[in-house]
Amino acid sequence: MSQNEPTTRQRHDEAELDLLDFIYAQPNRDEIQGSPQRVLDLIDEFAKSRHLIHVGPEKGKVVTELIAERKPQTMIELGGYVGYSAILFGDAVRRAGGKKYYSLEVNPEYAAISTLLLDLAGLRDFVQILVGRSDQSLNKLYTSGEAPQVEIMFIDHYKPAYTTDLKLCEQLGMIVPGVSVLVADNVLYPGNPPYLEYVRSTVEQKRKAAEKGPIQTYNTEGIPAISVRAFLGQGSTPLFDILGDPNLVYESTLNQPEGLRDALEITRCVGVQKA
Ligand SMILES: C[S@@+](CC[C@H](N)C(=O)[O-])C[C@H]1O[C@@H](n2cnc3c(N)ncnc32)[C@H](O)[C@@H]1O
Repeated sequence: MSQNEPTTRQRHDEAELDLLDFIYAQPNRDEIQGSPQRVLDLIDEFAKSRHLIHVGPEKGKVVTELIAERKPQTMIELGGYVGYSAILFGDAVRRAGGKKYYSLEVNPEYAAISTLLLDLAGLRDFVQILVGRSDQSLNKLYTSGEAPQVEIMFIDHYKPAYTTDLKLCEQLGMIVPGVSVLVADNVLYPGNPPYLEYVRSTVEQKRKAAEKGPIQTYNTEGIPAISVRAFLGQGSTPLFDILGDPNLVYESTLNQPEGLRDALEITRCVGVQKA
């Protein structure tokens, strides 16, 4: 039996549960307890032989540098998966003097794995996992007063929901000039043309598009079919009427770490253009 195979179950089909077995079977668990880096290293080691969909160290470094520069009090991620980004970025926010990291995850099984890995990393109290759809959780974070503003938001979930969830934050008033920075993963691979087009468009272009009225469906144009089918599934729709705020001005740049086919899109809200 190889080191990465399950030890306590007969299932062989789910890499995420095997990851949990692999990490909790480590003989030196006492040394790993409380060390975010050791947990991250084990996830990266496991991912050399099994397919995981975590952000990884190269793109992760870009985000931790941004966290060190901006020093957010809170950070939100859309798509928590097994907790890799929550451990990496939650630890960075805590070290930068922040108060809370919100990890939004629709799949309760992934959230359970993430909880156990965050516990091992010593971040269980700092990272709050919200289980449910991101649009519902974002609305809850805003209306409860827990996160009235987006400081840094890492977007890494259902590809067609990147744009609608950003627009939901805009219409709630969570996107604030000089404060809010959005970091979107997988914009080149698998790719997210509607999101890139939106954050790179001018206020005039956005106002024109907004004349058509609220959006009730996801724009999937140019997003690979496999991403459209994943997670929420084909035919799903946003829970809210999506209006956005076309008057917000963004500066948006692609950040592609050397040797990677994928990249992050980093978008800063820099102003509001009055009519
Ligand atoms: C690419 S993975 C996230 C990887 C994670 N950020 C990391 O780097 O470790 C995408 C995750 O988003 C979750 N997801 C997809 N659509 C979602 C939605 N609408 N709301 C919340 N979570 C969602 C999936 O269940 C999956 O766990």
